[in-house]
Amino acid sequence: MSRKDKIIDGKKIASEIQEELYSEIQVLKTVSPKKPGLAVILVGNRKDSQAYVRMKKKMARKLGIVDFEKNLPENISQEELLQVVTEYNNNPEVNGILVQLPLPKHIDEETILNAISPEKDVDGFSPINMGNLCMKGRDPLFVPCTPKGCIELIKRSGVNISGKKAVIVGRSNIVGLPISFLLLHENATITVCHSRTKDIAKEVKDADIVIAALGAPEFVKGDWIKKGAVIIDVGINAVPDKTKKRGYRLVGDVDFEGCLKNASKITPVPGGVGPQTIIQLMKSTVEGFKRQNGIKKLL
Ligand SMILES: Nc1nc(=O)c2c([nH]1)NC[C@@H]1CN(c3ccc(C(=O)N[C@@H](CCC(=O)O)C(=O)O)cc3)C=[N+]21
Repeated sequence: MSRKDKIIDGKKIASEIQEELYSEIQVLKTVSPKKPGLAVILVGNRKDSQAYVRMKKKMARKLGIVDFEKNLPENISQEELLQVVTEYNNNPEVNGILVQLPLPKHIDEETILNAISPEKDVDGFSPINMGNLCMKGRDPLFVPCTPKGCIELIKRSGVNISGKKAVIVGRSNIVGLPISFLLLHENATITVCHSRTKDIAKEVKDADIVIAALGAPEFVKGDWIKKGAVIIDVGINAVPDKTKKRGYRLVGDVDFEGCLKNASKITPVPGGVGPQTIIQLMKSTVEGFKRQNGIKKLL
């Protein structure tokens, strides 16, 4: 198989989904005078968080989703932040609420995520949605965007998940854990590796599907990859590079060139999973809009 056939074009898949969503929004305009609304809450001045929020805003605008943005100072109190969440919970023009993570250390993340109304929790991080995601046969109102995007990339690349052995490296609440459950519900056999796993290489060597989501640059090595395996790289790590304008380049959690050799499919970084995170958020916002306005499936 040629190099090009192996590389999953995440940008292209995201723009296909964008087209589909755009058409759906046009149809929605014919049945409702209201527009879907997304509120993004950003606390502090982290450059990366600001960049992500900018991308979300830009995509919302392109699709005709109204964006409500709150930029709050680093030193805001937990009470004040809760107040902002409550305001959006009660605002009928807001169909989705996203609190950009990570939050400053003096704020308890769990308390904040708990305060978001599950009906508007487009990230799917509130305990009710997480709980329903983990249990069999229960449909959560929202599924976390990045894990949802990974499943979409796998399916749209023509890969069958049922019966496959999936090895997930990383067990974070925002990626590793939810994606493990999504793959399980798709009838994969899952193995979740983490910092206490005895021999991660050995586990990965058995995998038909590898999900790398641990946050360590080029951690997964080429000689761990079984012939024909499908690799989804969720990592985004900045490594210093003087030849680049920004002074760094982005690499994933996978040694891309090394792993490409045995893989049948692999996502690049950038241009793989990243764009899914944004587009799935838009999709979830529109789902919330429909549910909150009693609009049934139209397409
Ligand atoms: N509550 C919450 N929800 C999130 O969804 C959330 C968050 N907090 N905190 C931070 C992470 C990270 N994240 C990304 C979004 C877009 C790209 C993306 O579009 N990346 C492009 C471009 C990367 C670039 O060139 O800078 C790519 O990989 O091709 C990546 C990562 C959302 N996050």
